[in-house]
Amino acid sequence: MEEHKEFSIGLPDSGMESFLRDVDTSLESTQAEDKDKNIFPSEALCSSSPLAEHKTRPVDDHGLPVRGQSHWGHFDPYDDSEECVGIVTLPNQVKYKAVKRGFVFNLMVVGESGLGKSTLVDTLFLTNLYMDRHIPVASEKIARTVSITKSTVDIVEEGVNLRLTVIDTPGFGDALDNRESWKAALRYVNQQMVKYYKDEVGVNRQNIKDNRVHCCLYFISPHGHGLRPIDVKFMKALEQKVNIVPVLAKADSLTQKETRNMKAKILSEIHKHKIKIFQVPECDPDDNHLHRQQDLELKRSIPFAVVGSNTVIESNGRRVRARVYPWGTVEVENPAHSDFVHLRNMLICTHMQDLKHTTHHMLYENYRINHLCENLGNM
Ligand SMILES: Nc1nc2c(ncn2[C@@H]2O[C@H](COP(=O)(O)OP(=O)(O)OP(=O)(O)O)[C@@H](O)[C@H]2O)c(=O)[nH]1
Repeated sequence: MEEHKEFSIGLPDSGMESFLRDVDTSLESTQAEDKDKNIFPSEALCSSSPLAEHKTRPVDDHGLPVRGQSHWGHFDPYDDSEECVGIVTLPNQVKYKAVKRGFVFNLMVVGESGLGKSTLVDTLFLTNLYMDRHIPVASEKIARTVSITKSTVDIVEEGVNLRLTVIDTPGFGDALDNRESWKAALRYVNQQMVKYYKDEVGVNRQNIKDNRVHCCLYFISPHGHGLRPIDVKFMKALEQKVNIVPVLAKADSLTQKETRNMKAKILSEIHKHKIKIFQVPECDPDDNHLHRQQDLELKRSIPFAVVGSNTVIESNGRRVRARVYPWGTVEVENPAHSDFVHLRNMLICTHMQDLKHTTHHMLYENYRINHLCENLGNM
């Protein structure tokens, strides 16, 4: 089942802009693409070119041109008084191309029914992706097999466009016998690698659509004692194929001490079973203290103990997402209440490009090499 919604919303603080810090888009490949469409960089910029602006630029009281904001950051290539080559504009050129092209992110969510997957996705991206879903009754669940559903939404924030596809696995862990539950997800992830490979070796390599799964949020029940056999089985089966990010679901149903213990237990079992989860890359040694501190906090939060909610309440004059109980209020974005903010920062603001980079340069590369070796063996 595939669904595509298009709506633009403003995400006031999900920090889409900070993609651009880690933009991993090769300028050359984009230029080749534009050439195909008969658009060259200078033409692409023509309507708003600094050169065009220079020619018709209004003058000030002294007859000197009034200088507006340059496209190329603080360096203006058309300013004769600047004494540099202009290398400083390179990041801006990459940024311009990347923004023009838009971004794609494919997120898979896996976990048994009712663990808050849809609520968390809607909370993360401020969308309503699951409006029309069918909630099965208990008798339907018992007989259910795992299926794959795909929903796509275009999110626009300050001119930056993200095409988000959420791949859900309804039925996972719901049946009486769940030993094969992981197979549908593995099959889907593999199919996307195969498709990308075929497109890449095909004649027309322009505009290859990237449907590969860039991240899999794996939801762990807060009601168990660490990982269950189905959790271990799933993560072991997919660890070489996709970036797995484990999350402890519905963390508000545990006390702070229980959450700490549960997270420690999950981590120790992940180590015991040698499960490979997504590794947040190390900071650069010359990164500032604040950045290193944030990075450390993010790493310490794994597995993320999350709370999701679509209810917005007023708290100390601010509008916040929260779950309201007779005994108090759990604020989703309050780091003292849950790791939601760390998860969102990692997924969107700081490491989305790393997730995509690992998918392409490690997981897909492994698939490609294995595929080539198998074919060599058959020759
Ligand atoms: N206590 C608590 N309840 C939550 C949380 N997130 C979601 N819920 C509630 O749990 C119920 C199920 O949430 P969903 O988001 O539909 O769960 P799901 O995993 O998508 O369920 P399926 O679509 O059946 O796979 C709803 O009543 C939510 O309001 C949470 O963080 N804490």
